[in-house]
Amino acid sequence: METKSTTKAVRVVARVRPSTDPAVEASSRSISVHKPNGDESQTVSISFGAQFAGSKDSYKLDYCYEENETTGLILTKEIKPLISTVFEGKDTNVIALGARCSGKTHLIQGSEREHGLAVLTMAEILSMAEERGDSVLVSIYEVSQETVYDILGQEKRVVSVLEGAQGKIQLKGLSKVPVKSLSEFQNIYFGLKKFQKLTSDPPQKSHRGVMIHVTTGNVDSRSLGRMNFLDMAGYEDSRKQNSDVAPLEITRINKSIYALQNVMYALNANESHVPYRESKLTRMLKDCFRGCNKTLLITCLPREYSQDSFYMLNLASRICLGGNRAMANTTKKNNGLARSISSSSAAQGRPTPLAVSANPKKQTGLRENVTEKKTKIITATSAIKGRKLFGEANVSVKSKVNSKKIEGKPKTEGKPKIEGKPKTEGKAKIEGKAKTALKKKISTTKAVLNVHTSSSEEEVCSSFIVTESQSFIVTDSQCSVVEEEKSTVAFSSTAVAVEPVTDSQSSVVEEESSALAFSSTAVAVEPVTYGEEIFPGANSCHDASADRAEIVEKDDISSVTVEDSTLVNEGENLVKANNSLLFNETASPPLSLRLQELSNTLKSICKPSTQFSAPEKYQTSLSKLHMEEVSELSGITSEAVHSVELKTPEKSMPSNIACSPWKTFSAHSTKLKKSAVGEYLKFLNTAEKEDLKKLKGIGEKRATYIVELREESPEPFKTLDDLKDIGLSAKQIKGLLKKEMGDIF
Ligand SMILES: Nc1ncnc2c1ncn2[C@@H]1O[C@H](COP(=O)(O)OP(=O)(O)OP(=O)(O)O)[C@@H](O)[C@H]1O
Repeated sequence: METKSTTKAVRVVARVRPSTDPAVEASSRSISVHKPNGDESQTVSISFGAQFAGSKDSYKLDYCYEENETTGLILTKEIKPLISTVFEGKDTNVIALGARCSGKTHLIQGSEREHGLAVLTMAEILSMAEERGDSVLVSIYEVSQETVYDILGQEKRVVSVLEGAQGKIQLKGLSKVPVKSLSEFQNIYFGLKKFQKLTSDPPQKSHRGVMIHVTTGNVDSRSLGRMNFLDMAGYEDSRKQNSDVAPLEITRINKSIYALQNVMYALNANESHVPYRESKLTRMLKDCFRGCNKTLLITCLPREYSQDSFYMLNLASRICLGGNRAMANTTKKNNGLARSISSSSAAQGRPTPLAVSANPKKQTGLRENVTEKKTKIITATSAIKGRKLFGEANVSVKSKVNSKKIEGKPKTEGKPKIEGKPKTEGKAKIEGKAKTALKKKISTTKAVLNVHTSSSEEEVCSSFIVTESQSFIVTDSQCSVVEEEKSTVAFSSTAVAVEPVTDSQSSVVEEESSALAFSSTAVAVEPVTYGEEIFPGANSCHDASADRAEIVEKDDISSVTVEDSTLVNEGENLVKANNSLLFNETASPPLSLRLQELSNTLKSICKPSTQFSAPEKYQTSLSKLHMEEVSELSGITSEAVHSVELKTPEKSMPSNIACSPWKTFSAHSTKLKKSAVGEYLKFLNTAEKEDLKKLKGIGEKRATYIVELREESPEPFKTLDDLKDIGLSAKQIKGLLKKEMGDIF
């Protein structure tokens, strides 16, 4: 009895672990599995008892193995069909994930008495290899704290995950040990525990992987396929008080679980972008996941209800649904917003990881939002949609044309209002602080407000960038939104950038009272500086659970009443106009010029009397107008505004540093170095291929590879270390930079 072949990249099943405590009352053995066609069911529904808050709904998975079904049956039904593909040259993956103590290790490794899937599979592979005259090798590794360790060597040693010129992953330092018999494998596999106990490492949660390699002929021959078994560390809510694991460690583990789930979702939903780079684990297994390779995801569920298991089931169901939807409509590609998750119960109301990037570094500042990344400057349509999404949560958005703007009068009275529900304290706080920030004219031109509300019921994280000016257009809402029943809104946003509109433009949209309804118990609004992580609430968002959820198409989101449709059109036109201005004039200026700008900035800092102006060619019309407006509002000279605009915003220099010329100089040099590196990376992330080739050390091959990397991940180079992905050593990277920077002076 073998499972039906499926075209889905990821098959999602569950495995129910029997209750380990016989004293547990029958009522708490709450899981119930509905198989409409018995063992032949294509989809099954799993639910917990109605007595558990928010868990009355059922979740669909591809199949569920109950406690009376053996590991051998899972092997026969699920894994045997995959084994043959390994001999055809494909990679396959079997991943066990779930809450802590849900039976993952028991399922994958088992015990010497009761074999787990990896051992049973190895027996099958060994016998097939023997028949065919092929060889089998094994690697065993652990991933903890974003580091991969080889645990087959004499001592635990770090494995480097390198990406070759063709994008192929190389695991440098991962041992491959030939295996000839099952007992040999068992000695290796079960011997690991002893090895672990001998080490003085503090106990850490980790993911453990067993990679079985099949090669044609002898062990040194060409590799055929690989079979990966992954025993993921257990998910656990980091807010638990009684855990024996440190909250930071839990958060880290959960983040990598989310990253894996995001990859599984993207693969199953056939998305064009798969976020492999969000964790070391997914990055190292990229080659095993992609293409037509198959993955079996087994969600381990203890029979007793637990919030953590419930959450894992919820996410597994979503991955499964994504696959069904992709199969039903293969032509329709998902994008970021389409991945928004709608959760219809308010049982927990936390944003889900599928909507949240596992990489908090991705949060970006205003400069990047507005001037650099075309992908982050969204169209008016999505800006308007962003409002609609807010509107879903009882948000009232009123806008009107501001004729004053067209006449070019200085703006003094309008202020952005961010209002909560009348009952919340957050409303007053947000409004009050926004006003204060505006009055104080933070950073001369912009006030950045970071909004993070959190409660046991919902968490809201977002950043707002607000200008002093009275007129606003929302230009970036690259946010995934989780909608809740009961009028709660939970969203994770990189930035909602609000840009000033200038008099020369034909129409202006003013947010007269754009209100975000936060049904929260605590709201904190803090001004933050650009250089810092704008999104401190990201982690708490990651650590989220949600009740019943379904994937919605972005167009499925029901809209709010837009009070003035002409206004919306004007808003769209205006943002389009702005964007075109931005794009046309800022397209990939040569790096040397941008570095030159930085150098000039440094000079202008060192000599306050010499005002700096960026080369006319690289000023956008919008930025010029912006500067003029700012200068009009603040009374400072437009040259000074240029200077403010072009330098990387940072905290002001402490006075004790300023009083020593050497310290001042060295602080500025460090700043320049940081900025130059930043510019260099930005250039790599954005420049056209031909421009890339102008860099020293970047030829046709590397430029092509960089462009390919960018197709996979919009911003592949976040640190200089990422240049190793294009085959450069640390020494080469340093050499390149030296050459590039040396030319400026
Ligand atoms: N199918 C099963 N039958 C009997 N006992 C089981 C089964 N699955 C798990 N157990 C028992 O449950 C306990 C926890 O199992 P296991 O260690 O596999 O959980 P885990 O999910 O790997 O835990 P962690 O999250 O800490 O890695 C063990 O004592 C194991 O023997």
